[in-house]
Amino acid sequence: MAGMESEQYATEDIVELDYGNGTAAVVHLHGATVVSWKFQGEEILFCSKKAIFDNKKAIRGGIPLVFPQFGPWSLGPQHGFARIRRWKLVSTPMQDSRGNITAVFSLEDDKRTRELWDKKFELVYTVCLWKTSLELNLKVLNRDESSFEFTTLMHTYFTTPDVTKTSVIGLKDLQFIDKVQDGALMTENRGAVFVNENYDRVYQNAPNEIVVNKVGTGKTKVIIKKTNFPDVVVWNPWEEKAQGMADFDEKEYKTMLCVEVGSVFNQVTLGPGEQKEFSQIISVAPAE
Ligand SMILES: O=P(O)(O)OC[C@H]1O[C@H](O)[C@H](O)[C@@H](O)[C@@H]1O
Repeated sequence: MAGMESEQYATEDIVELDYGNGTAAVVHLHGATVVSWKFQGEEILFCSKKAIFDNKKAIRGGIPLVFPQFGPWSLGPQHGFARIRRWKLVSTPMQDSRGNITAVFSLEDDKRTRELWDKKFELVYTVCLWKTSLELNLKVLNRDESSFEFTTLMHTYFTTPDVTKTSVIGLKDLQFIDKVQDGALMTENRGAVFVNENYDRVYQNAPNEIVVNKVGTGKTKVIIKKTNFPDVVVWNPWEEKAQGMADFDEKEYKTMLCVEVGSVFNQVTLGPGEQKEFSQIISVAPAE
């Protein structure tokens, strides 16, 4: 399969969108996690060589989906349950006349989710691979008789040959919560954000276009266009936190950066029967 390198995935666990010419995406049904996106043979996403594919633990890399809670959760596991449930493939990859390939996945409440979070819901996740971009759309539907609240995020791990050369552009003048400094509220004054330390910041009300320069082989940038995701989290565990992570090699912090679009600072409320869509389109272009 064009997009696959790891022998770790079982064939029945993955869905591949193959555009041809080395452009392909691989989605793991555990969490509907996009684990690989190659553009003309160049891997854009990071997935740890120690990632565990046991259909239990969240996958360390790719694009895990966070729902219904970003961060620690009093009712259940960190970042909620969406990334650790098996999703249904509701529409197998289909190619349209322009060559774009779309697959659709869904997750509904069941006994296990209701034990943690007693709400009836449906998530519909549409993954569309274009020639130079990956379009991800998450629809949240409230199937309950009462309103519910949630936070959600696409936890994208980008790969890079050298994280100290990678930068995030578009965050200047934004307020952020520094989770490494007990949630201190600060303002970003850099036009290009470089990461050289244990870094965990939640930027609020970011513009709808963010650039991550020097990802993949380092000769590529990605342009992220987001809709209904006001916030952007930038995360790298760096050496000290990496050492405490069993599913992450202690040197891998040098070769990844998470730039995560989300709606996390404020809860989203959906009334009975209501729905809301959240999306990001990640496009590749030559680095700046
Ligand atoms: O280890 P995980 O549960 O996958 O979380 C990984 C990271 O996710 C986000 O980026 C959070 O802001 C971090 O605080 C957290 O450490």
